[in-house]
Amino acid sequence: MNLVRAELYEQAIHYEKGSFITSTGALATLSGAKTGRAPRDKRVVKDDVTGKELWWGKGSPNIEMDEQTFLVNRERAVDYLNSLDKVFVNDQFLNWDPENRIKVRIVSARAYHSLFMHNMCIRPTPEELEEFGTPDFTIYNAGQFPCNRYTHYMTSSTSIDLNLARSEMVILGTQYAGEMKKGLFSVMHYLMPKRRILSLHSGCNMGKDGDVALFFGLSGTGKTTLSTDPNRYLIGDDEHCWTETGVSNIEGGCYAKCIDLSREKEPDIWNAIKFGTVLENVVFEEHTREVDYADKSVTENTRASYPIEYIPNAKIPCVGPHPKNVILLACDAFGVLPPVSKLNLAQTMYHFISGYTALVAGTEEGVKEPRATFSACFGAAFIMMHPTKYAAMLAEKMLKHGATGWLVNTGLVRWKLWFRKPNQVSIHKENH
Ligand SMILES: Nc1ncnc2c1ncn2[C@@H]1O[C@H](COP(=O)(O)OP(=O)(O)O)[C@@H](O)[C@H]1O
Ligand SMILES: C=C(OP(=O)(O)O)C(=O)O
Repeated sequence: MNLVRAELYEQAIHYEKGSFITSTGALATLSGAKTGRAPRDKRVVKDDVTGKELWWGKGSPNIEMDEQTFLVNRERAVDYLNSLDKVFVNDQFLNWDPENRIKVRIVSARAYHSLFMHNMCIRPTPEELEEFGTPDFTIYNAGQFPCNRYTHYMTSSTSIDLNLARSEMVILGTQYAGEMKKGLFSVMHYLMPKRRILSLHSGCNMGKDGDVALFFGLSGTGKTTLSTDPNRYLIGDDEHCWTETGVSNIEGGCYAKCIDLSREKEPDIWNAIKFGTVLENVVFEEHTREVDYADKSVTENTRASYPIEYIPNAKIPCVGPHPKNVILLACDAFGVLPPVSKLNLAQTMYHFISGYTALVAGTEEGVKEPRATFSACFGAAFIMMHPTKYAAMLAEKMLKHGATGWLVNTGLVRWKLWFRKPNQVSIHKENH
């Protein structure tokens, strides 16, 4: 339970094929067949309460399952975990706002998953661990074991099942670690708005004068890169809450895309890849153990997960005052949007709700090339309620605190690269 990094390294290297220490001390791991999220395999239990509270039907990310099927998958996962010689248990926290902290327990079969969540969630002190008690939410990650695809509601051997009434999530048939962190984010997208707190799929940083900026963006479109700015304090790279008093990071770590990572362009992320960092699905030279960040042979979605304090100018505790700027990162693969636009509130809401951007290759299963998409709230895969619920709260907060909206096109730089290849020009035509 809550093993330290060194022990998790030893367990991973000893028992998990494809685990190695890189030249800078990071733990390189392989996530197996799945190297990105599988949104079509995510299920949410629809019951009397969630049937009314959540967004269902066309456009919604919530695909229903019933309680009985959840229990079938849960039993399968728990039986699998019980059949192993050992499992890993992490008891940790979500949310740096002490009044809205959530206790989570992650039960998993792989040291890689335990180290990943150790990095991504907030790490308790020994005293906090002593007094941890019953968790508010539990994940049973049996990702190496498939679900039975002939079970009702299943369409493949992968299933990520969320049961809000039981406060539990079950993972079968995928070892991609991002499912755990994004699964918990979906939970926060449910729990926080019920407390009138706005949950945000955004990075967040703060200038020397205390000016806070939010960076909304779909997965892989620049939240981590742009919030990790050497000239500003990093509050968090991906998931935040906006309350009556200001912003708080939900997580205790960052999850950076590292395809084509370079020391020159992203020095802080480069330097964070050291002992304790999980490097997923990267390729390295066998003898020097130097990572080749340009190598996409396992996936384009190579990732680094590190504790937030590995970034030198992280602001700890990860909280800040009300945001002054709300930046919507649209990764426009097709050259439609200008580089930077200042938005009024109505325009901000329009872009927030329609969420025009691109699904970046590799972040979701089956996405091999950048694909134009409309992703409500710049994270449609993770919202639980109708987008207008989040949008109305955002509008209210921006108005109250005088925040300015911006639309920044992070696809522009890549767009030039993408369009060099003739086969990708045809995607452009298909999508128009
Ligand atoms: N204009 C740009 N802005 C931000 N990132 C860019 C840009 N052009 C290329 N990139 C690359 O895009 C990726 C963005 O990934 P990341 O910041 O981890 O996304 P997110 O945190 O939103 O999931 C990185 O690999 C970064 O180097
Ligand atoms: C980890 C993911 O997203 P992000 O890059 O936004 O953290 C993901 O979508 O699997």
